[in-house]
Amino acid sequence: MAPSKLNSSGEASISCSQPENGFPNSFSLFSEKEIDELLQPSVQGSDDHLIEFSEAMRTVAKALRRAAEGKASAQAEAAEWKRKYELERARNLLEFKEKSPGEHGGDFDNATMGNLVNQSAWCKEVNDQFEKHNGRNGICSHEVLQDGEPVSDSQMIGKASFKLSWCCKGEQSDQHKHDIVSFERGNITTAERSSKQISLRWESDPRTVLVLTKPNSISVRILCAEMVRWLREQKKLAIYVEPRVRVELLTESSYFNFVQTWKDEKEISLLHTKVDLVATLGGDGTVLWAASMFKGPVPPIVPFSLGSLGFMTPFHTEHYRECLDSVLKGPISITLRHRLQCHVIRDAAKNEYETEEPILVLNEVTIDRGISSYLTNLECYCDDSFVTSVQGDGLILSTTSGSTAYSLAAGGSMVHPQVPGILFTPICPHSLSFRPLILPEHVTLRVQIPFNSRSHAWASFDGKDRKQLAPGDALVCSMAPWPVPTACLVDSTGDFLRSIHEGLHWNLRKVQSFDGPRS
Ligand SMILES: NC(=O)c1ccc[n+]([C@@H]2O[C@H](COP(=O)([O-])OP(=O)(O)OC[C@H]3O[C@@H](n4cnc5c(N)ncnc54)[C@H](O)[C@@H]3O)[C@@H](O)[C@H]2O)c1
Ligand SMILES: Nc1ncnc2c1ncn2[C@@H]1O[C@H](COP(=O)(O)OP(=O)(O)OP(=O)(O)O)[C@@H](O)[C@H]1O
Repeated sequence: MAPSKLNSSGEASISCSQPENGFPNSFSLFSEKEIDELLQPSVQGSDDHLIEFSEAMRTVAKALRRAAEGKASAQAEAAEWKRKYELERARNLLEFKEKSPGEHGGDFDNATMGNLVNQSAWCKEVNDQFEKHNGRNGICSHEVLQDGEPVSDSQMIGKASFKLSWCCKGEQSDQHKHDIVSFERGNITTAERSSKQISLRWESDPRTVLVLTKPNSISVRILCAEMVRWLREQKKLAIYVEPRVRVELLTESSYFNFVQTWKDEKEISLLHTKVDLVATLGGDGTVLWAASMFKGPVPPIVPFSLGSLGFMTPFHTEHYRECLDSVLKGPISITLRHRLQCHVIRDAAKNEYETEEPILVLNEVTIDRGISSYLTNLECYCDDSFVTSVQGDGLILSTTSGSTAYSLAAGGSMVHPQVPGILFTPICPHSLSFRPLILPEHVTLRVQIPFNSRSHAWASFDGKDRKQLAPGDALVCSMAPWPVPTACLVDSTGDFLRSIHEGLHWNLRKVQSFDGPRS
């Protein structure tokens, strides 16, 4: 800026030195105020224009985002219809077979038919049950979420079938109960509510177990070899392990040649059609790892504790034979742990139909500031309503299973894992009044990085797979149709309370002594 001095009227005037060409600088004729007044209308005009333009861009971006979200939900709906079609087809096959046993008897052996009957009965039951919880999707699916062709019935033949039933106040019933809401004469009453203890009973013997282990632990490695040997010799089961574990077992002895594994992602995506049960040897991280391997339906998981906290791992390794024995016999109590399905929607996507693969989380999805030192600014919407703007370190969208993990550390409530809900927990909000929320399970949440955000944000899924979110990007999150069934040592509530007491030392305080003032 050129140096200024006061003119006779006391206003600053631009005093430029005489240019070399000898002509006076025209700016020196005007005061700063006059220049401002001269420029103001045109700058103001272009500002208005820019604001108008950016608002128009926002509207366009919003419309594109809506379309992308619509696409994501249409995809989920299409998958659901496909699943229903598969079930219907299985049912029709059965009816056809029943009506004309002589004509087509040779096409299906008894095992195939039995399996179809069981699968379809199980699917109906589980579907009904999940619809009760979730209102829209079933948890039984014969197809995988990602790039997989639908799994044919014949591929499912090796799998054991099982039935789920509800227990209520000590009473067991195969007929699971629906919420009954009566609305007679203006009085609303509910006879049953959701989230009862669920019991799993095998209808045919489990035949295949997947053993998943925490890496780099000698004790886990030793136990894994022992357990695999026992499952094979005493229980005559087929065993799957990760490729790394198969190599470890074979290094120990060629005896383990029978152990099966997979080669690629495609084979992993078909695991749920082959595996009846998953045993995890490690801590909570290994349970999360196991869940992340199944992008669709998840077989029941028996989590053995070889970690430090073990909130979700109630089974003790010293008694692994007895535990597995009773789980393989059944019935067992299970906790159906709900998962969240997350879509990252890029503003920079070439077209509105370009969405990334969904990511399923058992604990939480976190949107934070990553390495940036700026405050994150996240605009949050619940269905179509604006919730709030998070200004702080970030936000955690957690399942109720994850309520005792990162969300707890950020001040969220601890919630029983069978309570269906989504926790909305800010991380270090720069506000005095930002309390965490718990939202119902049927909502869709959208976290939007505003266009005027000072920095990128980062999303991480169960503490892993960090993805950068640029201004304009969004993360859309809703309850996934495939929960993670984990076996309970006692039951869902007993295990939860034991974990918060023994694992987190919840409300531990010395008992007040008897001798003291009394009213
Ligand atoms: N400040 C925090 O508390 C914090 C920070 C980052 C991540 N985490 C949690 O770590 C999880 C990943 O676990 P990991 O084992 O792969 O990483 P990790 O090895 O870093 O372990 C994190 C700790 O969280 C515990 N934990 C995990 N899930 C839990 C649950 N549902 N309830 C109670 N405790 C649980 C684990 O036992 C472990 O002690 C993330 O999903 C996140 O919830 C917590
Ligand atoms: N099969 C696996 N392959 C690769 N990584 C795994 C596997 N199982 C577990 N992990 C990872 O190893 C890490 C530690 O596992 P885990 O949490 O089970 O053990 P821990 O830390 O000893 O137990 P705790 O969390 O109770 O202290 C986690 O980050 C988890 O994601």
